[in-house]
Amino acid sequence: MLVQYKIRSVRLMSVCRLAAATFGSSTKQGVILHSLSNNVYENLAVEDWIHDHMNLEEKNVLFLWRNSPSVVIGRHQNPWKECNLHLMRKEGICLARRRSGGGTVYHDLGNINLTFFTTRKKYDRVENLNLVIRALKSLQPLLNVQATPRYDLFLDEKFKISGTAAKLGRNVAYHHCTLLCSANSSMLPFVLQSPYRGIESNATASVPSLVRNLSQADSTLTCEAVMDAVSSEYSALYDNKPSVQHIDPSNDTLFSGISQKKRELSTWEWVYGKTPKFGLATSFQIMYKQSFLNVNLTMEIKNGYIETCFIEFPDFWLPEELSDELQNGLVGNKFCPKETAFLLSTLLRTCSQDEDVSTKWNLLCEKIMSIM
Ligand SMILES: Nc1ncnc2c1ncn2[C@@H]1O[C@H](COP(=O)(O)OC(=O)CCCC[C@@H]2CCSS2)[C@@H](O)[C@H]1O
Repeated sequence: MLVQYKIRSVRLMSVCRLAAATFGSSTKQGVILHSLSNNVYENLAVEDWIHDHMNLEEKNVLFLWRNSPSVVIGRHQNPWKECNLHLMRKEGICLARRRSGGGTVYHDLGNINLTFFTTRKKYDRVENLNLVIRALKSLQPLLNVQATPRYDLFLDEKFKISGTAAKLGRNVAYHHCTLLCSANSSMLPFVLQSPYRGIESNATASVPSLVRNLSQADSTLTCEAVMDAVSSEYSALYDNKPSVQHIDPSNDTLFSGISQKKRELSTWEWVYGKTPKFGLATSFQIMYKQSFLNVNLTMEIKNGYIETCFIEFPDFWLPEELSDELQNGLVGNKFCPKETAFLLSTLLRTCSQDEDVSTKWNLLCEKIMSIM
């Protein structure tokens, strides 16, 4: 088997080395990989890569990773419903869609992610969470941490410190969970509060909880200390006593094809376009020359693209052909403020030069973009 492996790809050999020559052995081995990257798309690509390429019949893998500020939504979620995209764009917080189901979580360098890879048969979330609890208790024996029936970890029975999700393949599986050590707790609730109204969708809804950082319970519970403790507990399960291997997910030589996986995970088509079809029925007011105008807007959005669009405002507020242009122009476009801004300014240029009309058009377009 080792010979076959060598022939298949010399590149893969480097990763094989990470696994400490586990091929050919009959006893199960353990591998601990620690990402050197804080890029959410690179780290999610590592998960994909391990899932697709590593032989989990012969070894279990624990992948440890942290991200720069990001919001990670579940595979079947609606980002407009789950988070404040305006605030995130303003603060430079990434949005990522993972391949596993479940709800939306906030990540930054104060949050650890742990991914447990096994065969589907050996997949066991309770065992993994118990390992995390043991690790935490090895650092602070008095810590009151418990797993819930949803596989969350709660501190003092009230505060969520960890959320779980999983991806089950035909033969392999992974369970990944977060662990809040010292995340930015003032940013988290604002980022996970959607300001967008009138969304009707069957997308998976998150289950919000009160959250807390472990460092609030005990200041010695830093990310580094917790990752070390989790690694020790994991290592203790295996005869080969795996040590932590630091990996660079941007290394396409080590992880053949990983940059393509990263590219795919960062595309608009994946992050926004995979949102389950949804409807939007909302209204807003525009102030123009000291009076308010009521606007009703209904849309259907499929694969992130506007499929139908109706905008109602009093007759004659805009020339009829322009309001038709607006509705028709939006259909077939991405539900995305950048593209919409470009489209609407182009439309205006071709339709009207009138200053009064331009002002009204711009006010209306600003409102339309604010719901995207
Ligand atoms: N980082 C983090 N950790 C724990 N809980 C969080 C976090 N961020 C937000 N929350 C809280 O969980 C709910 C959502 O709970 P909900 O149960 O809906 O979703 C989850 O827990 C999903 C966990 C996904 C874990 C993956 C592991 C690697 S990539 S992401 C949210 O509204 C907040 O109240």
